[in-house]
Amino acid sequence: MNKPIIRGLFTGRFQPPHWGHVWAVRDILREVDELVIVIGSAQFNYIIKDPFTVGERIWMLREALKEGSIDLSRIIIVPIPNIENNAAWFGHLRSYVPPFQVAYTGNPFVAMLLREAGIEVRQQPLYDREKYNSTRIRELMLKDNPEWEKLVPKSVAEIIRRINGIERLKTITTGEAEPHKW
Ligand SMILES: Nc1ncnc2c1ncn2[C@@H]1O[C@H](COP(=O)(O)OP(=O)(O)OP(=O)(O)O)[C@@H](O)[C@H]1O
Ligand SMILES: NC(=O)c1ccc[n+]([C@@H]2O[C@H](COP(=O)(O)O)[C@@H](O)[C@H]2O)c1
Repeated sequence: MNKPIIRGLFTGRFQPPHWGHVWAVRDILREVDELVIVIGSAQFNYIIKDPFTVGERIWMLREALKEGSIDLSRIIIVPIPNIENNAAWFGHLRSYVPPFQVAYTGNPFVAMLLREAGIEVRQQPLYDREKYNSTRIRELMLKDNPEWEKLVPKSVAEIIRRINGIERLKTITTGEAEPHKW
């Protein structure tokens, strides 16, 4: 009988993916055979905190991981929409992903929900969180500060350009893209 594989879980919104995410995945793959990467808040897009669609995030994340020389055959990307009932979130999550033995997160709220469901939670190394975080990247983009490009893989910056991501972010921020009621 083959040795059972260890599958890990890593959650994020990836708005957009940055080098911190790629290095975290690289580190986690030293401890597990396969990694399920959950793209949370999957139903949200075109809002300040979540400007990119989940399809765009899948595209960016795959390219980012490739650029970081991550073996994609060990990665399973699963988009999951949020639900209102936090206490029911673990059951919701479990219905979307293959079985996993250990979860990695730097988010204390997510860690609490997973631990309460009996899941082993580990903290992957964090790389310069002050600098490598998506909120800061979105802020730099809005200020037309080109520093953001150093924080993401080149392929991610290229996709953001192709989809006019900065223009989108600016339009959302000025309120011009408020959803119409129809
Ligand atoms: N610099 C980093 N180094 C390692 N892991 C990171 C880093 N930044 C985020 N992570 C991990 O990624 C997951 C969160 O993903 P998420 O997409 O929310 O990133 P974020 O940069 O915190 O985004 P935002 O600022 O939009 O909330 C957490 O588990 C977190 O620990
Ligand atoms: N009730 C819910 O749907 C629920 C609960 C906890 C986390 N989540 C999602 O999981 C993801 C966690 O990622 P972060 O580590 O980036 O916070 C986010 O998209 C978050 O919205 C959803």
